[in-house]
Amino acid sequence: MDWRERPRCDETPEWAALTRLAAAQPDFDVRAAFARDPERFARLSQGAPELFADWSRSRIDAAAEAQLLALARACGLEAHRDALFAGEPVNTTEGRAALHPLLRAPAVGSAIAGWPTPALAPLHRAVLETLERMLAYAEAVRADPDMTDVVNIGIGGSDLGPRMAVQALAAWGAAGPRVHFVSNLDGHELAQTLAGLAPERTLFLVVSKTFTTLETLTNAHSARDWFLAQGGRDVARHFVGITTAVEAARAFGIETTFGFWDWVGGRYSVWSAVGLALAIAIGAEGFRAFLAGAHAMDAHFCTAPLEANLPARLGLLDLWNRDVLGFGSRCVAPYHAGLARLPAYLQQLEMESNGKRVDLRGRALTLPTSPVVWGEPGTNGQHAFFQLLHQGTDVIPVEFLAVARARHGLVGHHAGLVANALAQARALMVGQDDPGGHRHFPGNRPSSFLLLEDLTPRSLGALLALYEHRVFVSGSLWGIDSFDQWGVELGKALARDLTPRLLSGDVTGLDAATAGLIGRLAPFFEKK
Ligand SMILES: O=P(O)(O)OC[C@H]1O[C@](O)(CO)[C@@H](O)[C@@H]1O
Repeated sequence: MDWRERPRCDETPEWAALTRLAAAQPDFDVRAAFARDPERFARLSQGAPELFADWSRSRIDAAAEAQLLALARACGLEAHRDALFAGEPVNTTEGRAALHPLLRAPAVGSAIAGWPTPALAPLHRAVLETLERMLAYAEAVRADPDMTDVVNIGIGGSDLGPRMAVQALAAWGAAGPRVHFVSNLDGHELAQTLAGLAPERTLFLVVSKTFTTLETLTNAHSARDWFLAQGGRDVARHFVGITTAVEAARAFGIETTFGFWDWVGGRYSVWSAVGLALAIAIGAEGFRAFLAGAHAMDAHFCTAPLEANLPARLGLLDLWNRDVLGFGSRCVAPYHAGLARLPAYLQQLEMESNGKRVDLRGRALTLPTSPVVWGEPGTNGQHAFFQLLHQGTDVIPVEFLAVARARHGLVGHHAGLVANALAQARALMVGQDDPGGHRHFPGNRPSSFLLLEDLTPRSLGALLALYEHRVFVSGSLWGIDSFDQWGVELGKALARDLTPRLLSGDVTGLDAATAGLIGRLAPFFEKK
């Protein structure tokens, strides 16, 4: 099937069959399903590179999954996946490829036979050249005793990936400089970060795909002003640019730049030079392992039959939860303090990719798309919102994530931590009877469980690639463009209009609510 001619999932007979299947068991109970089928855990779980996933506590059974797989085939998922890897312009609204897997394709020994294709060879060479230059630079920074602090200035995809990964892989960063992240337009964040730094010992990474993003440019200018005001002398040595707009970075005064390409979406860019902060934190070898883990997952996604293909199976589960069962949100609960920023990273990955209301042809969708993704690390979340997950009126699938091995030497923590993840998933499912009501847990609350043996650069790479492909799978069946983000533009344009109005107090033509608030705020912003 030509990937451009694929039907939307709700246009297929397989979709109608799927909804009939769901309608036939309106009161599906996971506990009863386990009792009926002793093989349920084995059927609804599988291994993949670097991790194991179990979704047997979801409100799905093997028959529904088989129908979802038939739906995926009817929707040309495999053709679409192959088009993604071939560099076809799958980002149709911007006329671009989405070739982030190429960023982790090794120089030799690709695990995907015949890929990268000869047509991709020039791009692959450019990727490898930049990678080598960036890793050599990262090692030089790590070896420079005078460079004690690195500040990554970027936002969205130019912040969330490296920020999350640096924190997750802190155990690998001991020998490198301290790495800080500044993203917010709120000057408090930059001011607090700069307060503890010395200009001559600080390296600023200005990371922006477009080099036009208001937050990043404002922070970069303020950082440069601070650097010069503090007696810093060599801007060229202390400011590095990571961007597809190398000329704009030069105009800012940056000499050292690392480029990437318009076919790398911001939220898919941690594998490119956008990951420089991570490479500085964990070193070249660690960064190569991070890429290798992602490549192993790419190979799995490309080659495993759909029945044993984890990104496909989880992406289809997501579709089932959202569109058949109507769950509007998913909680992500990583039981590892290092993964505290994973929910925020996944929010951008999933909600910016699949929070869409029209299909590739611009027609309004009839099915709901991305759920709201949110979460906190365990066990913290247990003492905040798990009350609602267990006893609230909404049913919210929870995705638990646990790591078998701990990298600290403290006794009495890790077994308890992992046991808590297991206990929460079990409590959600089994529930508890209480005729009095307040201690009643309905149970049958769905969850999935991702298990890593260890949190390493390689396993983190595989985990993130799993999520990327899983988001692609549900987006593909919805028939949307998972690689654009037009929904962020209107607010940016309106902010440009409102900024001078805060200073002038001019509310001409504004809606009454905005005008009323500006009336209250303007006195605080009057030009001094
Ligand atoms: O890297 P840039 O161009 O500064 O963009 C930052 C982020 O802004 C967005 O465009 C959304 O506003 C994201 O998609 C992107 O990751």
